[in-house]
Amino acid sequence: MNPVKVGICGLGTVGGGTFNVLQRNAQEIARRAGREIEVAQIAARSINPLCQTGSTLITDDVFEVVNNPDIDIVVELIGGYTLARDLVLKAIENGKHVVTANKALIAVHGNEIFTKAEEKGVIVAFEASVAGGIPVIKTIREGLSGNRINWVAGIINGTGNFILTEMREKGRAFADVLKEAQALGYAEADPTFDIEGIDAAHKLTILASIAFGIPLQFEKAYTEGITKLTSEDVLYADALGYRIKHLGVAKRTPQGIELRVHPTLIPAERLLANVNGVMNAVMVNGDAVGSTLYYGAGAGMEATASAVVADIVDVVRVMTSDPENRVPHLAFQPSSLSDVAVLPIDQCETAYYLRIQAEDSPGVLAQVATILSEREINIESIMQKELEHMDGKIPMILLTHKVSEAKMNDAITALEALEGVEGKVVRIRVEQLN
Ligand SMILES: NC(=O)C1=CN([C@@H]2O[C@H](COP(=O)(O)OP(=O)(O)OC[C@H]3O[C@@H](n4cnc5c(N)ncnc54)[C@H](O)[C@@H]3O)[C@@H](O)[C@H]2O)C=CC1
Ligand SMILES: N[C@@H](CC=O)C(=O)O
Ligand code: NA
Repeated sequence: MNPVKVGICGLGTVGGGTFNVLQRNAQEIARRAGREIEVAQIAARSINPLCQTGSTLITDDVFEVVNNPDIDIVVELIGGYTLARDLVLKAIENGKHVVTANKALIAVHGNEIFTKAEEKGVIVAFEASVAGGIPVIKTIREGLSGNRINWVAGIINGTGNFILTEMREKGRAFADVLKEAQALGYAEADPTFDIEGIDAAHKLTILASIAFGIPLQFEKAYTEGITKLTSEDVLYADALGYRIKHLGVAKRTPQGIELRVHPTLIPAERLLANVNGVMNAVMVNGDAVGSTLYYGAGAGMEATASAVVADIVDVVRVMTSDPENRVPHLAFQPSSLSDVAVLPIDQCETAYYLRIQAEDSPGVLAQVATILSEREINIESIMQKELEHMDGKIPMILLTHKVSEAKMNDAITALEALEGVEGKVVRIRVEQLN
């Protein structure tokens, strides 16, 4: 049988890794796919120096690949929303299958792309778009298809986790670690996507869709990054027996679906709290299986290529099958997606860590306690402990029980208005993950 012809658009970190893995493991991959896979054409403006492209045909025009009648599968690895969308839609129109690592594209334009793909009977595979090399999309979509999924919570940005780990363990400066993450190829073209939580929100949007059977709704995700975290809070969290991780949480509640990305205190003994560096981990809780955890490299050249190549193999295995019998793009049959509401953040409920810079007098503590109890916010614990280098200014650290964000916002406004409270109250959400 003739080889399946693949055209790769983008030959940077992920494209370069994909090319190398396809060459190095060509025989193993062909034994698995049942056909040889040939990279017949590449479009790229720059080539990762670690990629050995040899004599493969290279152009800088992605549409040459997309319109090349010999190509069966287009692999989109250029990133971004605009050109990537145009080229993917054109590839679909031309009847080609698509593999992409582009979470921004899927989270924002996925509904349109999958509708077009279903009309044309082609596959758009996107395993590398969430948690890099961890096959978490396949796991939720296929391995957990017997479950009603209750929640998904994960560390899904490698750059952010790398930064938090290096800052906590080695005391390194934020900007310095970010530069290293960029040099290692982990960061997005615009690294504010990583540090402001946008990349994690793209990925969480995708996870929520395949977990709950809802359309992609990136615009409804609550997004908070790691740029406002201070070493003080990291140290207080440690002292309380917690770690701060940047988490994406998608949770089914009786009122609707919570979809939120933010720094989170997690009990230090949880496996997720011990996921460090560029590693990612996703916990999925299903009604039948209980809690499950998937761990691995969330970014990087070959780890991400592992997921891209697995998608190519999947496509090769099923490309001649009846489209009706394939695994649906968003796990649920397109006609069975549900319109259950995604909740605004003020209707979400979590426990909280609060750091209040208060005058050290019993009167202030009583006022703080009154403000919280008037809003039915129960205090789990209070700590007033001086850490090193704090010049005797000891904040009040509170852990609360679960409460709605709306009530907590109201309480924080009242706390900040107290005469004995200085400046802003720091609030970080807490998840027990059990
Ligand atoms: N770097 C990583 O670890 C991961 C990246 N991703 C996603 O993979 C995609 C690619 O990311 P990277 O490989 O890191 O990016 P990169 O910046 O290393 O590579 C991009 C490639 O696309 C080419 N390109 C960009 N615009 C082009 C244009 N207009 N015409 C022709 N070629 C063009 C560049 O020349 C380069 O070869 C993005 O969607 C990213 O979000 C997903 C998982 C992990
Ligand atoms: N920039 C992303 C790359 C993988 O998706 C990350 O750091 O996780
Ligand atoms: Na993945």
